[in-house]
Formats: sequence, C-alpha cells, structure tokens
Amino acid sequence: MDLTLDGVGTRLGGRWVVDGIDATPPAGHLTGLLGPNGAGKTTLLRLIAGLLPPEKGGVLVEDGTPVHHLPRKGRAQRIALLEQESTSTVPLTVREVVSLGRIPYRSLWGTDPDEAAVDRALVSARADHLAERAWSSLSGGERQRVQIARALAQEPELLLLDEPTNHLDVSAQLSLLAFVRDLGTTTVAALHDLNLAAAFCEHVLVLSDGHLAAAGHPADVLRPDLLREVYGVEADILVHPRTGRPVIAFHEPAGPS
Ligand SMILES: Nc1ncnc2c1ncn2[C@@H]1O[C@H](COP(=O)(O)OP(=O)(O)OP(=O)(O)O)[C@@H](O)[C@H]1O
Repeated sequence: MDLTLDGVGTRLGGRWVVDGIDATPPAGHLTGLLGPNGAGKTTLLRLIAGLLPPEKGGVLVEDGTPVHHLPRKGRAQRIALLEQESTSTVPLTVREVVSLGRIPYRSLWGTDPDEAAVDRALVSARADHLAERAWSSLSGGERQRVQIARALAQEPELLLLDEPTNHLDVSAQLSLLAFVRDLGTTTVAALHDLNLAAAFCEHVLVLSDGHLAAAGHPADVLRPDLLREVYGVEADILVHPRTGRPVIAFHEPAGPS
C-alpha cells in the first residue's frame, strides 16, 4: 500500500507530540520508526492507523485518500496495528486470539471466507505449536509472537508494529525482522534497537520531540552527528563485514582527564 505522511500532527495534553511530519515510507518495504522515548513514535503509528484523527496535515493512502476517511471495515481489513502492550487476562486460547484478526472479514453470520488464514498466520509467526494454549499462560515472547500472528491473520496491506521485538530473544528478533522485511507488505515498525533497524530496514524515519529529524536509508541516516543530536550518545559507525550494512558501536563519552 502506498503511504504518504503529509505534514501530519496532533496534540496530546495540549502539546504537539507529533508536529508536521512529511514522509513517504517505501511501499512493500520495512521502514523503521526511530527516536528516543517520548519522541512520538506510538502516536504517529496511531495516526497512520487512522485511530487518532490528525489536528493538522494528514495520512494519505494509495490515490491520496486520507486514512481516517476509509470505511471502518475496509480500514480494519487493510491496516493492522500491533500495539505495545497487550492485556494478559483474556480467557482465550491462542487460536482464538489469532482469530480476532479475522473479524473484519466475517460475514453477518460470523463465517470467515478464508478459514485457513488463522493456520497460515500461526505457522508464519512460528506460533503454531502454541495454538491450543491458554493466552494467559504464555510468556512475554510467546505472547508477542501470537500478536504478530493475529496481525498477519488480518492479511493487511499496511502493517504497523510498535516495538515488535520487545520480549523476544535475539534469535526470535532476527527471524521476526527478516520475516517482516521479506513479506513484501508496506510495514512501519517502531524500533529501539538501532542495530536491528540498520540491519533490516530499507528506510528509517527518526523522530525527535515530535519532529522528523531525518529520513532515508539507514546507511545515510544513522551517522554519529545524528545520534549525538537526537539521542545524546556517542558512536562510531562500522560496516558489517557480511552485509555492508551499518553497525553502530556505541561508546561512553570521554570523561574529564
Ligand atoms: N494521552 C496522552 N495525553 C498527554 N500526553 C500524552 C498522551 N499520550 C502520549 N503522550 C505524550 O506524548 C509524547 C509522545 O508519546 P509516544 O508514546 O508517542 O512516544 P514514543 O516515542 O512512542 O515513546 P516510547 O519510546 O517511550 O514508547 C510523550 O511525551 C507522552 O508522554
């Protein structure tokens, strides 16, 4: 799905927490949404999902339709948002949680035109072995995997992920991002791990205090001066010996001599 952020912004608590973002995440690719805590990443994902109306500018899809003008059911079929926190107490099995992703497709009689979608999503997210487990009994990492499966069951054209690697071990982080990168679906993922973003994203957007500080290919954007300016950290940028992607080597600032 083509996606354009056209000067989008909104206030929360009287403050512009997303303030005039212009960006075009490349269609069919993984875009990393970066920035320090409180920079506005979650708020921007909610604006892109059409869950929050913009107070200025807009989020345009395809031929320029504002996302919040899409009919609710169509929006739910085409855009999946995986939010950061998920409640742990619902008395559902994993399969039932993943089936929630199919609600936008159900007919008036509650039948799903593609019953196999849940199984495909469970397999893709490597959560099929958990299918009959109680949701409330899962670990944080297992829960994250199941939430990914729920988003995939929705078969969205635009996938929005808020810190999808949270709670995942390193192997699961790498396989999840490789999987999402190779989906061919326009995906925007808020990420805190800059090295994962550098390794897997085609494009990154760096937010700072609600503004867009930089956008582009990770190799062009993730430079020492940008990291100093936005995150207040010192780093050297190396080149990955196998992939040629940037590797960020953080270091402590020099102390007084
Ligand atoms: N409902 C709200 N009312 C007032 N302020 C809010 C509200 N929700 C978020 N904020 C503020 O908006 C700013 C941006 O929050 P947001 O959650 O979008 O940041 P973030 O970049 O996702 O942060 P993090 O990396 O910590 O998850 C923060 O300063 C936050 O405190």
